[in-house]
Amino acid sequence: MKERVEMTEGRSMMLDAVSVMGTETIDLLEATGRILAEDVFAQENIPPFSRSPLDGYVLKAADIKNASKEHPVTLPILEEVPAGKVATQPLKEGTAIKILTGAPIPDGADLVVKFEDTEFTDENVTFFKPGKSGDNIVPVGEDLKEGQLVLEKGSKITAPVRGILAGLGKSKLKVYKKVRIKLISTGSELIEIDAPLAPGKIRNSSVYTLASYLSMSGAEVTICPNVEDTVEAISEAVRTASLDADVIMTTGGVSVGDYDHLKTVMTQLGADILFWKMRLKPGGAFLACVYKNIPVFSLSGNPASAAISMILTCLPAVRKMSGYTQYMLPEIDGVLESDFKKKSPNGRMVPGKLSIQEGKAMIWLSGHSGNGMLHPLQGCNIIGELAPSMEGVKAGSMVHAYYIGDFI
Ligand SMILES: Nc1nc2c(c(=O)[nH]1)N[C@H]1C(S)=C(S)[C@@H](COP(=O)(O)OP(=O)(O)OC[C@H]3O[C@@H](n4cnc5c(N)ncnc54)[C@H](O)[C@@H]3O)O[C@H]1N2
Ligand code: MOO
Repeated sequence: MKERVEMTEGRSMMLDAVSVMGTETIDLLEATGRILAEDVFAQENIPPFSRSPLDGYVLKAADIKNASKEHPVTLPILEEVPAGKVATQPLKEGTAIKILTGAPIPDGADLVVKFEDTEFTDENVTFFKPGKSGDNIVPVGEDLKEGQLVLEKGSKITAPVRGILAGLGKSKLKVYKKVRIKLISTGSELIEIDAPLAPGKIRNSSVYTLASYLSMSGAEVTICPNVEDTVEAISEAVRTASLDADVIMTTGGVSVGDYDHLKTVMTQLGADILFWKMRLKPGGAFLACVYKNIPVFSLSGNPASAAISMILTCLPAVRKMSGYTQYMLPEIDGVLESDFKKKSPNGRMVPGKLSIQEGKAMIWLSGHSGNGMLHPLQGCNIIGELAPSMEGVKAGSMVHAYYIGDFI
């Protein structure tokens, strides 16, 4: 078993230990946030016919090439074509057809002139200037051409993607199954959120944060009942969770204390232990295993440590399982807005906020964060990575960060 691995090495081992979920076919109506498990090609043009973007008259440009204020050209109106109808005949030279927005361009026509630029009666329409062939005509396939690759496997179904698929008539989609995650908190000091506080007890807050980050990433998360700090109780909880989970996450009990049982439990259960502890602050207390082919990630009990290590290492693994092709967190360098005074002899991950100011990526870091404190994470869209330093970091220095804005 490896011990005290770098965060990047631990993350790689976890990524190697997971595989992409199977697929299922679902209705487009339920597809928001899911990940496509197939390439989607346009099986037809969008729009399927060339159409008018305006209310006006459609004609042959050649018929009004000499039109002017002094010498207007008047043409008879053959018929009217509203959206949803087609002209009953091709456009004849020397005539015009009244056309409404969205209606198909009749054969033989090559110019649309909007109402406001004409004068008209029920029978005739008069033009006062020439127009170019092709003006105000939306070509067939302007948005998507038949046969074109529209969406790649691994794309997230977002608002515009759902509209595109609807436009293509794709009512059923092949997507990756959701990753079922069982979250088990361990700790005899933990009470449920609606129970009154008692001496030495605290509320089980950590799993709620973790569950939200994970479900915002598309996973189906179940918060299991809290487990007492005993080997038997934790073993039983892990065994039960393994019956219907794709990933198990636990919190607490991964350090070196007398009640830190996770390593013992997972060893006794015969799990393959990938590593114990990372060089990561906060969140270094961590155990990664595979039990009955299910990845089991055991996080620190401290709420911020658990959240930060989960975001940096488990989220990419869960995203890989979910079918994302871009499963790693985006990384960015920005300029530190104000001094970060706390010294970090071993380097440190700090929640913060990224903003764009005068075209520059600026980073603000919470100066008041700690392993057990969740509130500094509130509103944060990055986790800043500070190199080891005894003096803190000065405003204006470049800081590396992991972007988590998609999950807040
Ligand atoms: N001798 C040493 N002691 C500790 C070390 C060490 O290296 N040597 N590391 C410290 C660090 S850093 C961390 S992090 C913790 C990790 O300990 P555990 O993962 O075993 O976590 P617990 O002891 O169970 O809990 C830590 C802390 O968090 C509170 N907690 C636990 N679960 C929850 C929850 N679901 N919601 C809210 N709060 C929770 C718990 O009450 C403790 O206060 O070990 C240090 N010790
Ligand atoms: O090891 Mo603790 O997990 O740094 O906060």
